[in-house]
Amino acid sequence: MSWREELLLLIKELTQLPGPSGYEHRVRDKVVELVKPYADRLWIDAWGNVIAVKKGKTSDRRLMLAAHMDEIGLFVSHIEDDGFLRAIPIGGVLERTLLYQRVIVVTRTGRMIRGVIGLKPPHVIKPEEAQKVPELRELFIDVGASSKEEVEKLGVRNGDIVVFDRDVSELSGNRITGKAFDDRVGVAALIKALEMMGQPEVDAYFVFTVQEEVGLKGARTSAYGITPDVALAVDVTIASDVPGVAKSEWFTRLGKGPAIKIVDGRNATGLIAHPKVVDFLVTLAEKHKIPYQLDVVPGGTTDASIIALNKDGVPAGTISIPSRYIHSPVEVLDLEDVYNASKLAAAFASEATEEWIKSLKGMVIK
Ligand SMILES: CC(C)C[C@H](N)C(=O)Nc1ccc([N+](=O)[O-])cc1
Repeated sequence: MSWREELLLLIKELTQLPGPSGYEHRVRDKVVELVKPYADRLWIDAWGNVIAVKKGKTSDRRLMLAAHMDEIGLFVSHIEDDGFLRAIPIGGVLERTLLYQRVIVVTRTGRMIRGVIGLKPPHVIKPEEAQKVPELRELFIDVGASSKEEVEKLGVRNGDIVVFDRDVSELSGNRITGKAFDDRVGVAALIKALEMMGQPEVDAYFVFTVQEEVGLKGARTSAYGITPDVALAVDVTIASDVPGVAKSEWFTRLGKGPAIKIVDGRNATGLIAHPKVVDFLVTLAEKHKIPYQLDVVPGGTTDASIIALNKDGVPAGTISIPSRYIHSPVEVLDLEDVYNASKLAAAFASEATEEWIKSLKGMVIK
């Protein structure tokens, strides 16, 4: 199989698994199965993060590479007498992406119930109201049932999770569209990096984190446990190369290579990537002839920003995969960017030496 076929298959496999924050277990099982042959040590911590270690030539320093397994979604919060479900968000759900979508409700026993997100008909609302994006509290999930009893017979109860019902489709060239690319494509890139790399210089901890979408939580606890000396997150970033956006605001573009993060978050409140980590990634990309772009984005952040704050501080950076329409059921990206992100992550994990990592540390003055 070509790299493209293999990667597409992996992304299809990973994105079809429902796994909103806190309920990543289906993704976790798949990740464990896939990384087991390549890891020297492998465990799942109390929070559900998967940690796969590739032993280095020396074990004096630790690298951490993180990609999150969770996706955004909904929790069923109420079942109406007439069988409609109400829901609350898991993570940054954009209300404008929800209306008229097909969804899957996953019951506690694992039964998958199909539904659609509805709203009262436009004919019974005022014209001004029809212009507005409906709030989640106005929307409901229609699973085709006519009563609360019928819904309960399907096994649905409050607290069940809901995700978009969406396959991966191929678009023109290397472009694909689907749901949960944020961040199953980061997970796919790290799995591929593990497959392609040899023995690293220092111990490399590949961490598949939980609950990123609700506050970077799995990255926080796993970094505390690992105490990395340097860290990298692999996540999506905003590709805004679409009509209506000024070119000065095209933060990244599809097909121009993975993006090496300089800064993210509103007013740089997310991550200011460590300049030496940025320089190292740029050097590696140039050495291995991997196309790259620089990521300077005024919003969003990744696991790297919380890992950077672990204990007395960790030099951190991010390899970003440009993606359009993030947090929607029709995210779009370029497969070649994902493949090149895995090559860059593999180069980082194998070539970071003990000396280079030591050079990132502070110094004793007296
Ligand atoms: C475009 C972003 C970098 C994508 C990222 N996966 C994301 O959604 N990050 C994010 C960061 C922080 C929170 N939070 O604090 O709730 C949610 C999502």
